[in-house]
Amino acid sequence: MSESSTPEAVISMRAGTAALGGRPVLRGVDLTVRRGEVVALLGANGSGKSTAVRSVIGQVPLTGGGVELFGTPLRRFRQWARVGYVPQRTTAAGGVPATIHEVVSSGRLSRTKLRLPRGADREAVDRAIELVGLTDRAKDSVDALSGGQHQRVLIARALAAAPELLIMDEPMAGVDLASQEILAATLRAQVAAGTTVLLVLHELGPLEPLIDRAVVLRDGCVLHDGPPPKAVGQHALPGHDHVHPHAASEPVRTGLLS
Ligand SMILES: Nc1ncnc2c1ncn2[C@@H]1O[C@H](COP(=O)(O)OP(=O)(O)OP(=O)(O)O)[C@@H](O)[C@H]1O
Repeated sequence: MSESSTPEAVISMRAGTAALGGRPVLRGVDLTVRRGEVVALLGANGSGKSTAVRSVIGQVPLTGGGVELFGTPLRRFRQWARVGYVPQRTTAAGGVPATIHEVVSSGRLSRTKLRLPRGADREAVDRAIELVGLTDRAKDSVDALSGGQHQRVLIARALAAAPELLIMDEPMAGVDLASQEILAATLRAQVAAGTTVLLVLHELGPLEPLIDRAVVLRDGCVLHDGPPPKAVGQHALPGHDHVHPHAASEPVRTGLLS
């Protein structure tokens, strides 16, 4: 591909360094995601995957290097409606009783700002709920949902603003098989519509066919940046020592409710 036809970078981290609790966690990470790409960020537990995506959205400050979103340095970036973020293992409930519809509607606030919601906003919320297959549960409290359904609500909340860039941290973790299939279908639809996606994953799993490129971290450094490790999965990569939270002998813990 010639230089001029290369799509622009939606995420660009250059030589990113970050520390948590006084310990270096990112040690010079280069991470580029171009428009329309689906990139998986892989690596063992503690390799820095979550920290890298949290640095991309400004939740963890970099101590060195820099990040640009849509070509704008992060400190000047204000167009957050263009970015949807689904954090790792969290709950949509937050102790406040809320319906699925209310939680998903909150994801639209970055678009509506201080004005009243319009028909288009309501339609976007209904569409996002429908995409994740929860239309018939829309008026139910999120407290009554399974972990997988919770995750679907969080993804619908991120999709309600119709983001151009979707960042998801381990979207399949603790998600039951039925929900995994719905999430994979939802993601396929987003990718087909041209959404740029950065996914933190501990294995490629059912999302493998969607992934254009894999960036593998080890100990805060990029170990691999290129084609996803096809078929063999991440387990065949050097340095793989990821501990699986859901070994077959253990009950599946959602992690979203605790
Ligand atoms: N708040 C914190 N304070 C101190 N150290 C932290 C904090 N959060 C994470 N760390 C450490 O930073 C390192 C990187 O963590 P990070 O969550 O980015 O890794 P990860 O690759 O996403 O791991 P996992 O697959 O377990 O989610 C780990 O060693 C972790 O223990």
